[in-house]
Amino acid sequence: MGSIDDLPPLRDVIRKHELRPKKSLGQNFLHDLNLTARIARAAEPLESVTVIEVGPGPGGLTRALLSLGARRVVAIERDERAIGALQEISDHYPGRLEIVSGDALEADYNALIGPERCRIVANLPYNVGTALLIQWLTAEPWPPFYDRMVLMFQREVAERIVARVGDDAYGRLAVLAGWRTDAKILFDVAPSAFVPPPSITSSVVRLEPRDTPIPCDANALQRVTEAAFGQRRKMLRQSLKSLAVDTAALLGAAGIEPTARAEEIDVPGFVALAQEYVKLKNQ
Ligand SMILES: C[S@@+](CC[C@H](N)C(=O)[O-])C[C@H]1O[C@@H](n2cnc3c(N)ncnc32)[C@H](O)[C@@H]1O
Repeated sequence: MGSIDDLPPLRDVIRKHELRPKKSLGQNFLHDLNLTARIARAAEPLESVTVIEVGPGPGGLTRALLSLGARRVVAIERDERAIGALQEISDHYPGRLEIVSGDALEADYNALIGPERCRIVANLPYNVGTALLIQWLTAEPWPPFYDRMVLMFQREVAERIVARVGDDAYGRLAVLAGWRTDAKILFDVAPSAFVPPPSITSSVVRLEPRDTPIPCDANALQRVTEAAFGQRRKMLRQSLKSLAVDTAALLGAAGIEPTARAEEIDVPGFVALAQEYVKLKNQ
């Protein structure tokens, strides 16, 4: 295990604070500070940056972010057992770590960071990772409260985020991510890096918000992609019926063949469908 600061090794921190991993909180802890530093480096430069970290747990990634110079880390953790460990890190880096005890799904990010944009860096709990990402991708106003996200997901989820039309993993998540961000898988992390080891490989993904995505209502895009990919093997003239608008008019106005299937429609195609859906709904 490498050391990036003179705080105790993570294994000792976990033992001292009795942080026995809980499945219900998606807890798979990283023990190797060299690895947490590699994740943090993907968010560099950090010097003048406020980082939001979701789920710091015993603080391996938190320590890496602080040792690499993040001006301020706001760490949101749901497990109260971790607060003592985080407090020790805060004492080591006075004034730079703000610990928020609570649920990241309920957090008011704008209020937490103030007027400046932040960077989101996290080894996300697998049970709420996708929900958090969708929240951040559909944030308003846009450009959003963050300037970059560096996030760890299960490999299968990472593939769904970066997929392009024609890929097996292409679906709702890829459309939302592709609409508003440029997303890339940076590297994989083997199950053996975690305690307890998950059954599958994880991947670190970088998402950079586009300054000017094609204008579109995020809720409408979610509705349209949900309907289309909910029945992905059906033709759109059938799968979009659940939207309760005139499907032929919708597809015609968006310039999409009624016999096409969701997996054949690229991101601009879905944006066009969402724009026309809003118009038809408001008629
Ligand atoms: C995969 S672990 C990562 C822990 C640590 N960052 C690491 O890399 O070792 C996920 C963390 O998210 C926390 N967590 C789970 N659900 C959460 C939620 N809704 N809001 C905030 N934190 C949450 C868990 O308690 C756990 O500490």
